[in-house]
Amino acid sequence: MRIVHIGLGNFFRAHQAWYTEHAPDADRWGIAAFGGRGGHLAATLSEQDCLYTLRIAGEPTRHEVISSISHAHTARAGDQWRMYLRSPQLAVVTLTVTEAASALTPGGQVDLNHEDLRNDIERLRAGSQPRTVPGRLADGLRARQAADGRPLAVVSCDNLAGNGARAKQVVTAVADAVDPALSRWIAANISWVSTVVDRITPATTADDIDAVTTESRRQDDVPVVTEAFTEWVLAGDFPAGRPEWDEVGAQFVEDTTPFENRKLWMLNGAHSLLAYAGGIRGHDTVAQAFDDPILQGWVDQWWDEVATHLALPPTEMTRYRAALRTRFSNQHIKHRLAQIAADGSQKLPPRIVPVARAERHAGRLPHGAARVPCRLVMPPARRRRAHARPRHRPTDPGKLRHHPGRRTNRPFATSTATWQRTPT
Ligand SMILES: NC(=O)c1ccc[n+]([C@@H]2O[C@H](COP(=O)([O-])OP(=O)(O)OC[C@H]3O[C@@H](n4cnc5c(N)ncnc54)[C@H](O)[C@@H]3O)[C@@H](O)[C@H]2O)c1
Ligand SMILES: O=P(O)(O)OC[C@@H](O)[C@@H](O)[C@H](O)[C@H](O)CO
Repeated sequence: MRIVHIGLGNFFRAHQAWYTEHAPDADRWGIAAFGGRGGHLAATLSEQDCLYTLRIAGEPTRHEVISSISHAHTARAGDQWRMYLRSPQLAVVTLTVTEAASALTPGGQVDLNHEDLRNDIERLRAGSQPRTVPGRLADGLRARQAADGRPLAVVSCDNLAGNGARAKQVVTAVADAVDPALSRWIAANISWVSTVVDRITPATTADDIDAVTTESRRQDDVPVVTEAFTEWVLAGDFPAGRPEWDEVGAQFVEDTTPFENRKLWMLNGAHSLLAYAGGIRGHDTVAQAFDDPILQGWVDQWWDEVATHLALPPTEMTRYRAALRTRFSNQHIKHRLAQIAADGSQKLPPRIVPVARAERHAGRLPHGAARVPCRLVMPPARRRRAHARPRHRPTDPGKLRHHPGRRTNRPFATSTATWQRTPT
């Protein structure tokens, strides 16, 4: 029983890798993680035996070393990818590849005329290495089909409504264009699990790396900063099993829709509002923007609007809003507004449009929703500043120490190193 992941990034390392780490049967599982489209993180993580620090920032701030990833690969490691997919032990494929990588139109349709997908279909027909995530999934599933592989679950963990169904739609369409027998095999053997995922996890900054080095006395070039709160709601079958994620808080439900709407509209919708309006008002992070009384008022207005379209008991709504206030005010998390604002054309439709439509349907003007894309009127010079990414300063105090003794009973694990504190 094994797991592979596409989209080796910060969120996967704070969320799915954390749940697997803490599952009571963790030693029976190991994750082989692949980049979504790059390779830098896989290389650095491999140099650290795939161990990394999770800095859970709050009061108090805690550090954990996560060891559930056994191997890290770049997006281009097609041979390894197909090798894992052929393995009879493989049970779960997870994805965190951003909204943009789903390769769907903003209306949620598959566009096989999209240049990237069209090229990948040609590559798959010619037996060469595809580049998009749907193409790579179709390639891996074709390898599994050829190996008489067993059923498995594909678990999408992106911030999209119906993320499992969307992944199924696009991968099946690509497979069908390559070989209809492959799409029939996929229909019979692959379970597409939809999920709602939540744990605020910003991009790591040079200051974060320095803080981890100072506080944990361990040098980690690729730590992850996250919050204490975490949520994972899943719907769908796991025909070849899964880790006991439910023992560490994951909820298994029939239908994720109510959880999806609550999270995408309340949390992500408010994040987008703060990202665009906060940029105009000169703020850099969520905590700064949420401390601005005008913006807090706008978020409240948005939440009031959302509340009329969520089938949640008032007490639950009050509890969820109070929790969001605390989470958005966490000064220990530097969640940059520019990061949230990126790819707005992909993010805004699931976060805002359903509520705006419902308000119009009710005969009202969607004032709260209308605030969210306000940055469209922002002067270009400020817009450029708001998009600026932080510079990643390398640090060099000491190196990771490799020692014999790391547990090796994890699937796919070959390393025998233990990560130890750098003596001070
Ligand atoms: N960060 C969070 O707080 C958070 C919380 C919930 C859900 N998510 C979901 O997880 C996704 C990843 O977030 P993250 O914080 O790990 O980001 P990240 O930048 O750390 O990692 C993103 C991963 O996606 C890959 N990727 C990006 N664009 C791609 C594309 N067009 N095609 C293929 N791969 C691509 C990257 O190579 C990388 O492996 C988000 O887009 C979101 O849907 C994030
Ligand atoms: O990750 P993105 O880019 O889809 O969206 C930015 C944030 O809204 C998002 O990452 C939230 O922090 C996250 O969804 C909280 O669970």
